[in-house]
Amino acid sequence: MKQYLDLCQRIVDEGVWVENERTGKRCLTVINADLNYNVGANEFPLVTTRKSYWKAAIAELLGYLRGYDSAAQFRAIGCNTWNANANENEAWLANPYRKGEDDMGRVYGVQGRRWRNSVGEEFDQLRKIYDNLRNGIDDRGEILTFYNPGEFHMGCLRPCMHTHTFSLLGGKLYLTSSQRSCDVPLGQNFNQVQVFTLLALMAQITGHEAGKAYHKIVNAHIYEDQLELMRDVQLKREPYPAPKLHINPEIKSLEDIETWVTLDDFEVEGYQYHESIAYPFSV
Ligand SMILES: Nc1nc(=O)c2c([nH]1)NC[C@@H]1CN(c3ccc(C(=O)N[C@@H](CCC(=O)O)C(=O)O)cc3)CN21
Ligand SMILES: O=c1ccn([C@H]2C[C@H](O)[C@@H](COP(=O)(O)O)O2)c(=O)[nH]1
Repeated sequence: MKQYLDLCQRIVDEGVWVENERTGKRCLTVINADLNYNVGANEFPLVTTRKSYWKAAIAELLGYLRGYDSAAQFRAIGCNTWNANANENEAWLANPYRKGEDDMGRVYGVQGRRWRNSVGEEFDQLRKIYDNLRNGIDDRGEILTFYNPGEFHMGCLRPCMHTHTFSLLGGKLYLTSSQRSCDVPLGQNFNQVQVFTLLALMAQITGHEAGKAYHKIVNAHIYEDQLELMRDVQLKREPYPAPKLHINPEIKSLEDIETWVTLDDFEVEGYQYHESIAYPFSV
């Protein structure tokens, strides 16, 4: 939690105003942030200085791992975060690749599970990583990337947290996650939950002990209409100790994640938090 608050404070103290054309808003911005989460010690990086909707963040991750491409699929598992980008983003509404209501196009999980090469063959990146890790193999390229510049025009948004690299070392599984753009008041709340949970889940289904997760962010920003709430409300609060995440031990394979896992299979123990803060969201 301290590293999250330090990042917020650093943006407030040292951030530079940048005009963002896509949203038409200014963002107070810093470049480069490194956050680490101790998954082995189960220090769940949940924001405690406001209520965090961690279940929606895990639902979003499950949708990515399943290769979902529709906001309706995300809603069905308890996540509303894609409604606006699928249905209210002007550029996407006018895009001929959009297949209709709720379609997100070839973003995130579609790339992770059905990446397409120049002759139309599909590649399941996650399945390859899972099979290797289960067999104790780290080929130094256990990379799950949602970043496909050739298909940006076929999706509603370029992926923000775009690449997850897994490593096996000394019997433990590690994760390095890379993010190009981060809405720190809203997105980061979700993203740090997702990085932690992705390593915990992958360790569990591949039969390894979890080590640490390293989260590398390039452009970290606060939108102008979020600044006052962050500076004058959230940053004035004292954080509580980190809670713990419990994952149903019956989840034992990638097929389990694909078929029956729900939010009921995740529980948080000891979550103490301050009152919620409704930050404005920019489409
Ligand atoms: N501007 C922007 N920021 C983001 O963080 C973001 C995007 N766009 N577009 C794509 C996804 C969608 N994400 C989102 C979208 C909405 C919330 C949000 O409204 N969170 C609220 C309530 C969550 C709930 O009730 O489930 C929050 O208080 O955290 C968070 C992340 C993250 N990403
Ligand atoms: O997982 C996510 C997804 C999105 N975001 C934020 C970061 C930016 O504020 C917007 C995306 O806008 P771009 O113009 O494509 O950078 O969404 C996030 O923080 N986390």
